[in-house]
Amino acid sequence: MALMAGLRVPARALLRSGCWLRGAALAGAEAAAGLGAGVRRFGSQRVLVEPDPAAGVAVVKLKSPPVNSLSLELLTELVISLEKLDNDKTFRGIVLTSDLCGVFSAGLDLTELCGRSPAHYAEYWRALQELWLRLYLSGLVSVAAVNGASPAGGCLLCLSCDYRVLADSPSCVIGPNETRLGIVAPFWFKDCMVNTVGHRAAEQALQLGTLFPPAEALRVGLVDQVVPEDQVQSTALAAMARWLAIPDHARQLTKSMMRKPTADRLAKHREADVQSFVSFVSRDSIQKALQTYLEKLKQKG
Ligand SMILES: CCCCCCCCCCCCC/C=C/C(=O)SCCNC(=O)CCNC(=O)[C@H](O)C(C)(C)COP(=O)(O)OP(=O)(O)OC[C@H]1O[C@@H](n2cnc3c(N)ncnc32)[C@H](O)[C@@H]1OP(=O)(O)O
Repeated sequence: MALMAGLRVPARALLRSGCWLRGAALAGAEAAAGLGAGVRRFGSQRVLVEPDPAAGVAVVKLKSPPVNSLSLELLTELVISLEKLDNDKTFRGIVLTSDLCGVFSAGLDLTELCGRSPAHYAEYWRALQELWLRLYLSGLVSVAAVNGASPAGGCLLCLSCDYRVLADSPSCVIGPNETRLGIVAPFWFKDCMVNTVGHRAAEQALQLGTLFPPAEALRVGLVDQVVPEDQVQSTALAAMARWLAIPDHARQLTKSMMRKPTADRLAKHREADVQSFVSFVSRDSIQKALQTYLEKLKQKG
């Protein structure tokens, strides 16, 4: 453990945050991508936004060590950043990526799902719904630059984007592993999977809780490109350029036509979905399963 500003922060988290070891390489990649000196970053504690106004693109980086698990705070900050970018006519696209090395997002923060009150579970689930609806229906082009592991809720974030580029590294697994924890993905996550990989592949992956290594993720259609780790962001920006070559109004109407029926299934029944989650996660058996899984993770660490 290292001590920083009175906080106990695991040394590996410090190493990940900002990717110290790869700082120089990343600075080079940023310069190559046009995000060098002079560009003003903004954002919040857990979400870093690197705008490139000339290109109309913002790179949105998750930076919530150690593993970008989707805490209530991270969900809230991400919604606020996305709303800001959505409402700013300067921007036509976002690249969603991680500021940590080796992890895109560990999915839902399990500490938010264990030993809390029903009111807390409800607040948490509403925040997750809000993020999903905003990202899934965003008028911006969204490209996920998946530079690390992306299980469960992390996978959902990626699936909500328009295009996915995954780093070619054995640690960069992606998929819906919920059943392995003894929990169930919500229907809107299932719908996203089906829309992306088709019914049969989604059914298998969801039931088996499959975490796909990069080549398999590409084969099944869960991601659109697999590239060497150091080319993830530049490839995402190149993909962005192709998407931005299309007039916004035509692309946005088409996106809405493709996605609105899926989003509406949740939008029309949000409160029932909250109640279903609260009663599911409050069950003793689910609490035990989540607690056991969390303890195993901690022991491993
Ligand atoms: C009847 C039907 C009704 C249905 C109604 C709907 C019901 C809905 C049910 C709810 C389900 C919703 C869907 C759930 C989605 C999810 O996202 S669940 C979370 C799934 N995530 C995972 O399984 C990932 C777990 N983590 C890992 O595998 C690894 O951490 C990693 C991401 C691959 C990174 O590995 P590594 O770099 O080796 O780091 P670690 O040492 O493992 O971890 C560092 C610390 O981080 C803690 N941590 C890891 N993941 C999480 C997490 N998700 N939440 C909270 N904390 C996490 C880990 O414990 C370590 O902590 P310390 O030891 O204290 O440092």
